[in-house]
Amino acid sequence: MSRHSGGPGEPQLPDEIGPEQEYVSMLYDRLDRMREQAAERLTEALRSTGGTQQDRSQRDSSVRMYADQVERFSAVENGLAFGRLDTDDAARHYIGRIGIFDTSDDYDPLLMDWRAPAARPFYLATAANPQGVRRRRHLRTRQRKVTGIDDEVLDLATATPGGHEELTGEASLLAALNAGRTGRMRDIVETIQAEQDRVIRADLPGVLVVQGGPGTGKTAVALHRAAYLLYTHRRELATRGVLLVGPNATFLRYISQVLPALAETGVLLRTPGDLFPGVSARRAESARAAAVKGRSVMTEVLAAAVRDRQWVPDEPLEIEVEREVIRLDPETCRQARDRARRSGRPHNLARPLFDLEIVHALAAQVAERIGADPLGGENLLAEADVAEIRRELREEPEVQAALDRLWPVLTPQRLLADLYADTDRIAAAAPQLTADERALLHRQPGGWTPADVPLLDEAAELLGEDERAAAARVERLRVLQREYAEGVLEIWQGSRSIDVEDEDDGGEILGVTDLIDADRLLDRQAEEDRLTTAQRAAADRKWAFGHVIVDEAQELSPMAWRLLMRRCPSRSMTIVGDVAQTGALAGTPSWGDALEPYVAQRWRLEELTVSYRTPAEIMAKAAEVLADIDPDLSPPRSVRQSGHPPVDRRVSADRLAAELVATATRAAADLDEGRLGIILPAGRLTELGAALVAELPEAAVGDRPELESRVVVLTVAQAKGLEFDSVLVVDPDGIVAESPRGRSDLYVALTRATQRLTTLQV
Ligand SMILES: Nc1ncnc2c1ncn2[C@@H]1O[C@H](COP(=O)(O)OP(=O)(O)OP(=O)(O)O)[C@@H](O)[C@H]1O
Repeated sequence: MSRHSGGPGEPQLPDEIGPEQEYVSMLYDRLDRMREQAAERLTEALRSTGGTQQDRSQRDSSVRMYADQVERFSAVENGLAFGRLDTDDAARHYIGRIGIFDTSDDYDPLLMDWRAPAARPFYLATAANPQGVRRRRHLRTRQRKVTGIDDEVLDLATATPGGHEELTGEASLLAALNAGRTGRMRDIVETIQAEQDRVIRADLPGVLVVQGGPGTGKTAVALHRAAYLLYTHRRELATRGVLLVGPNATFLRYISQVLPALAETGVLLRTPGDLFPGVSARRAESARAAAVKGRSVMTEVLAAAVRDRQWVPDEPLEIEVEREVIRLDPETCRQARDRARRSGRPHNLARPLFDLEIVHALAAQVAERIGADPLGGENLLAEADVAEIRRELREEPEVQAALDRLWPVLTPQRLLADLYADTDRIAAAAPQLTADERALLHRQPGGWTPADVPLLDEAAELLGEDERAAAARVERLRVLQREYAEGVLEIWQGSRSIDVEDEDDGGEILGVTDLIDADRLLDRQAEEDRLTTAQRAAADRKWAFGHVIVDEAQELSPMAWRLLMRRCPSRSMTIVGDVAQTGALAGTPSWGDALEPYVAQRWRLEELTVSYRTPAEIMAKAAEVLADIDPDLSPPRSVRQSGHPPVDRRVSADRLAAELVATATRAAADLDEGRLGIILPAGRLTELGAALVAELPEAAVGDRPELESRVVVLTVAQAKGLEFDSVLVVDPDGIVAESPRGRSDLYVALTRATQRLTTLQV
């Protein structure tokens, strides 16, 4: 394979740039026209009003479609076209971020979407297997200007000796890898490598695990796979949506620009702490507490905690009804509880059965008393009378209060908060935990931690939601809309009181204003229609996604896996991670162990073997730590050298803060462009972070440090998945000592740099 490069300082191909510029400018003109047209249609759709319900819903989908188009066409402004394939049959195909067709010439493709099957040779063709490609050209552009060209002629006869035959578009790839980092991840659509392409374009169904060492492009691949799947399987995935789970909010901000740049808006990005609608888990807790909550034994603990709320008193309960005292004896309660349990329904949904049993028993008592025949004959009350007694008893506040004590309707939040707050409840629910482990669960209310979220989800399953009530609510809204359309509302106008159907199923009772304010209802419905799939999915705990992608998946606890599997009943998943980097104590050191309960052996493994981030000099140092973690693991091969061997500095403990500030100041000054990351033991973040900020005010530190700052101070957990041009690892032994998974943490810390690494050893 021979290469021409148009990099700075190298002989350019000036006569080639002119024609390319012309073509690229033509593409931008088309893009402008497409965007204008979409904007005009959007304005039109927004302006038109009235019509039937069908017209309105048609209009709403037009609004959504044109708004999407405007957004997509704007998103691809940078790097619209980045490649060209010249094939053996003398044809040329331009490759870019979206497809553009010649509407005046039989829809001839002017620009091919990178995800189209015909674009694939751009990523896969090699001199040994050219796939009909004669030449692959990378176009470098800045804004709308073509600034350079890299050519590869796929011809074994002219292959450069010593060239990396396995790399696609080597010059462009190395330019991308050596560029300064900005604090936001960029897409890699121009230089996807063959092993990555295979993962990105893997089939949709089934569970695909992508194992790869640091910097092998797992995150990049996960994001591009999401974009590829939405393009290729749009019909299946547009309605169900794609969920992408990343480890924390800082990481999600780091990757947030990639999908929009690939013109995709249909992916819901979430941390595991955000997967229970209505809860945003930001409270901190110890790694050990999180580890206990992550264990699968918590399913038993929660089930026991629910059973514990189904109370049988030791003494009879006295209930006063109309100045008479009825006694509810423990045995009756026990029988009612057992029957309700035997129904197999979730706790809240079994409550009506429990009520029935108790009210029957109470009514029998009352009937016995008031219907007793003074002459000693049979009870004088008819069945209808007893039914009336039951109805009345059911409405008695004292009876209701007793039922609420015996079998309270619970929300997941209530169940968990009550459990954590009470050591007796914990002891009753979790006899299989040690006293220390139980102590870790005990805490007062005040926000949720990420490890609580899978437990809330589990509790929601055990408690059950009254779906009949929700369905009735939706149905009523629908009926109201129809009635509105038929003008029935006019009859209701004014202050007439309205008979509202009495619901005894716990459903929402509509108020007068709900009925007469149909305009507002319609607005609400229209809003619902306009919501994107991703937004609707985010608000619905029971949403079943069409595909779920998990990044840094090695960090998920068994309880978190349970939650995710509920969100993906089709088991169409891409699981991306590195078991050598597992830091969470409840995280997984083995994909087989994590997946076994859900798919047994039915998952496929792909491995990524080349590190694009970490230069060879730094990888050699990290490899020593990896050998300590597990001698059977081998580090990924680095694609390049940086020319900067890692620097180890030793300082005395009392000089650490001063030396750190001095080293960081020098490293920051050495940065050309790009970013410096300082990674330190979590226990020293506050103290050393303050010392750094005092001398280096540009340094960002905190719960969610701003990654676009030139200097960012982080713990290993925060640095997971991120990268910086230059990295300073502070007190590596301290990092190792902080956790049973300390070696993996150090491995993560050492592999964050794209250029330079310094360690400060105490
Ligand atoms: N084909 C490619 N072309 C250009 N850059 C690439 C390519 N593959 C990966 N990179 C770059 O390499 C760096 C590392 O990629 P990424 O963060 O996806 O790796 P990772 O495997 O998720 O790493 P970690 O295990 O540390 O989280 C990123 O800057 C990414 O843009």
